[in-house]
Amino acid sequence: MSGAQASAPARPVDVAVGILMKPNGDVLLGQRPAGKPYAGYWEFPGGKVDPGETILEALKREFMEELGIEVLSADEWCGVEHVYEHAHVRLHFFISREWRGEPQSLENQAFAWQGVVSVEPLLPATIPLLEWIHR
Ligand SMILES: Nc1nc2c([nH]c(=O)n2[C@@H]2O[C@H](COP(=O)(O)OP(=O)(O)OP(=O)(O)O)[C@@H](O)[C@H]2O)c(=O)[nH]1
Repeated sequence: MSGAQASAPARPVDVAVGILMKPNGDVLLGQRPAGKPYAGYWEFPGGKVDPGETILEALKREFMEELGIEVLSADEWCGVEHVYEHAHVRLHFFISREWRGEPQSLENQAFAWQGVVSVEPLLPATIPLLEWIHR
């Protein structure tokens, strides 16, 4: 047997994920763009933490890059680890109710504010979060 394995890397990659929440409870979801794993699946905005960055810094950077908004405050909510065939991720979910600017699609992604989430399919690791949010 050769040593080469097709399994995902053992060490998880940290990902900062933000749930923008309006006063009425609506949350913003984005659709993964073509060319990325799970293209077309819906997720909360965010992305991988760069070396030397804190998770909150990564969250703020991703929201500026993807949506052109400044996150003014965000509360760490929960962490979820998931092993995909393409990656082992450690997702750090934040809830933000305070931001400056109107979200715009700067990276050709579709976005949708959702009360009861009805877009699909959703990224597998994100599905349980939607149940927890509405509690
Ligand atoms: N943003 C985000 N990523 C999620 C969620 N749920 C989930 O499993 N992920 C996973 O977390 C990882 C995020 O990586 P990404 O590829 O979107 O991040 P990025 O924009 O920094 O990527 P790149 O710079 O490599 O293109 C993906 O493996 C994605 O499948 C979610 O709700 N939001």
